[in-house]
Amino acid sequence: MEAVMSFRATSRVSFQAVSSLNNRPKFTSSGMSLPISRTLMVEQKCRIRAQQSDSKDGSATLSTVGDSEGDALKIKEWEVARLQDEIAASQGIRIRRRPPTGPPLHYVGPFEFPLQNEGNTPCNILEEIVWNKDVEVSQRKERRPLSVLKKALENAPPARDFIGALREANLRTGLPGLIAEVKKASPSRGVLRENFDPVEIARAYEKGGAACLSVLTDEKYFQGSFENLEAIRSAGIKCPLLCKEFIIDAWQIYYARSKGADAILLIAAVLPDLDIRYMTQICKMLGLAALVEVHDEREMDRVLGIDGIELIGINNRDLGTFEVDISNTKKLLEGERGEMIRQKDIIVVGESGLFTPADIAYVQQAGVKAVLVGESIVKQSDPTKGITGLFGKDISF
Ligand SMILES: O=C(O)c1ccccc1NCC(=O)[C@H](O)[C@H](O)COP(=O)(O)O
Repeated sequence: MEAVMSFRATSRVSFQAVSSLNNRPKFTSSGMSLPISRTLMVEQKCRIRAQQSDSKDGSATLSTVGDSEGDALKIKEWEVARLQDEIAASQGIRIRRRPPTGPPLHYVGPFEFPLQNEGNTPCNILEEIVWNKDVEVSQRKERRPLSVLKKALENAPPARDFIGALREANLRTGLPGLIAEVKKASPSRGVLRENFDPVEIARAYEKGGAACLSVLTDEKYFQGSFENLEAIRSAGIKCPLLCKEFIIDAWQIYYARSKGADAILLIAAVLPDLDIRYMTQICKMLGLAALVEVHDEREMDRVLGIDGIELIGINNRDLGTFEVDISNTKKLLEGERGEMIRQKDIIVVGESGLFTPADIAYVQQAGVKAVLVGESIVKQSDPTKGITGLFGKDISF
């Protein structure tokens, strides 16, 4: 039986993917620095599940796998997950995809030794969110396999030009284009707005001159939902919509598109380079913009090394510690990085912690052409006036 994993390897590969379950992966004694997209494996698993559910009598593919093949599959999946964490760590990514687990029964192999002393509590809130998201996405995928989701795309409302809307607003007002966030609550601030009507807030933002909207869809930590995204899209709001979600799997991109999103968020602190490459390609295929978010120099350098990135968000909030410092935007746009961004004509979005016209002027001076703002405007009883207050003038003309 054919193996169920796809590997991509570079010339530095010290690991040979094998294509039969009867063979075990072969390792050399050197390190294992090859990029493997975790997405590829998850998608493959999804395909298997889809094949199973597509099969009328349920007997397709895996149901014929005996115990030993099942064990081999578990071991390979586990090893791939370990490799993915190693690759991520080699790119400075501290966030692990899921809690570390012990090896499957009978495992003998290269990962035995580093396993000792590994804790299984998340290292920070972002890792906790990612671990929960991993479980949530697996469950959602069970209910709606990718094959079903792709069909649903035929009925999705067309994708609109998110980046074009930001550029146009920037040219029209001479100020950074506003991505106004529909945000009920957050882990750092708790509930921001008790009386929360997402469509009403979205309308108020549009009236106030927002170029685009960001809609939080995470339920557990932000009290958002995909229903909110769908409701805003079907209410006839013209501003293109960013699906503000913690994306760890390409399936989520298709899901966001099926719910009417025009853009999605990719967080460099969570996603290895190969995932970002792969996911931005999927976005292009679906007509979506990808806002690739960075928080420090290393993440910025990684993202600048990826071809085809058009939109970079600099988050002033450290998603691990919640510390907010708007000088982060300035720091990451100084020197060669800023130069490269201008050469590549990348739009930079200043994100988080923006409350006053002085804050907006500061990040604009640093080089941003757009800003992403939640708390300071969603908390206002009239978010339209909140926007005017934030910019120090009416930007709705
Ligand atoms: O906002 C949080 O507490 C938070 C915690 C963990 C991960 C992400 C988080 N927020 C996402 C964002 O970056 C903001 O929603 C967005 O940039 C708007 O920020 P703000 O204007 O400060 O509400």
